Amino acid sequence: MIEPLRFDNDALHLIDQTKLPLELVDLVCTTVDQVHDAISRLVVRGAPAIGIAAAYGVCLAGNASKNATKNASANNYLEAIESLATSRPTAVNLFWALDRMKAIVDANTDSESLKDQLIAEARLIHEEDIQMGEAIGRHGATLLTGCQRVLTHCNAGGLATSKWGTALAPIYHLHRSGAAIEVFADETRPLMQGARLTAWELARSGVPVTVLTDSMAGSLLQTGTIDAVIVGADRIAANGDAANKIGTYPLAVLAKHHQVPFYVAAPSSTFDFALASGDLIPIEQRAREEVASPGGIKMVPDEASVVNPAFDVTPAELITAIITEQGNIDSPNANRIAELLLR
Ligand SMILES: CSC[C@@H](O)[C@@H](O)C(=O)COP(=O)(O)O
Repeated sequence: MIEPLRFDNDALHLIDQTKLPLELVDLVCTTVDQVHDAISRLVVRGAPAIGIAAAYGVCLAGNASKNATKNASANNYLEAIESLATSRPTAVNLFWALDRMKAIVDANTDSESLKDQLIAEARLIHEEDIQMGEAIGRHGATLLTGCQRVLTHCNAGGLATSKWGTALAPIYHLHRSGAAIEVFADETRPLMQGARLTAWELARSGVPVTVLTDSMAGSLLQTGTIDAVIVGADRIAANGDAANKIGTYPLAVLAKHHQVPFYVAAPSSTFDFALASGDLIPIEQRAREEVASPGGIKMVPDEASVVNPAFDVTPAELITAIITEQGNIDSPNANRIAELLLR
């Protein structure tokens, strides 16, 4: 399995996802600013992976404060946390991970060991994510058993997490157990995470994968080609409304229309219980060039405006079940979610 992040010798090694599938190369970050830039540019992306990268990024502030006094050192870490919180707005895993790192700084009484404590916490966040992905795989497999052709959007696989992924975790689980399962991957405009990343990591693992343009999904659902749709999430509100890569919401509408189950897979770190519903989720707006000049090739005249919201929100009523590491939530609503995750 692909492991997109590694922290070694005071450096964060990231698979540079902007270069895939043409090149498999690492970007090595030794400063907080480099991690901020890597998250903003989608070198590392996917909600859980962003949180893990940010947690390690905080530790890099220690590189600049080796001989600092206790307060100066704590301040460096707090500044790093504040800065990394501005790297991307939608995936709540980023803020969840940074809150955990801040709790370590706030509780610190021993400046000598602060950096070690922070590294230990970042490693724990990383390890927990591997375990959550494995559990999501097991729970999701119970829903996908018997589904041979599964459609997904964007990349919610190993590259977007620490190892197993969220939406792809049940697929890896079933594939490893010998089930005949194949994936239809939306290319996912404008940044092509489905074509570049999902197709790459599935093919690498021997899972049959077929890429389609986003606009082809409706036709495949209409002709009965797809048995289930499964996607990840960047933030899920308390009532189950789920923000995910732009293009997810129309897929959910299509799936409902054609009575195909629509699953959202996400760890508990993706739930934001402070937000009652999905309309409160902040949606990242990205640069014009991503739409107007994909791959640097101009496609849109200068006179035309462009919209580029990176995410949309799927209402809970369109979601058949949310798959978490703690179990599956059928027909999700605020009560059912709280019953499983806040007990
Ligand atoms: C396990 S990742 C789930 C989501 O983070 C994923 O589907 C997604 O929307 C990623 O968007 P991206 O903009 O590539 O970070």
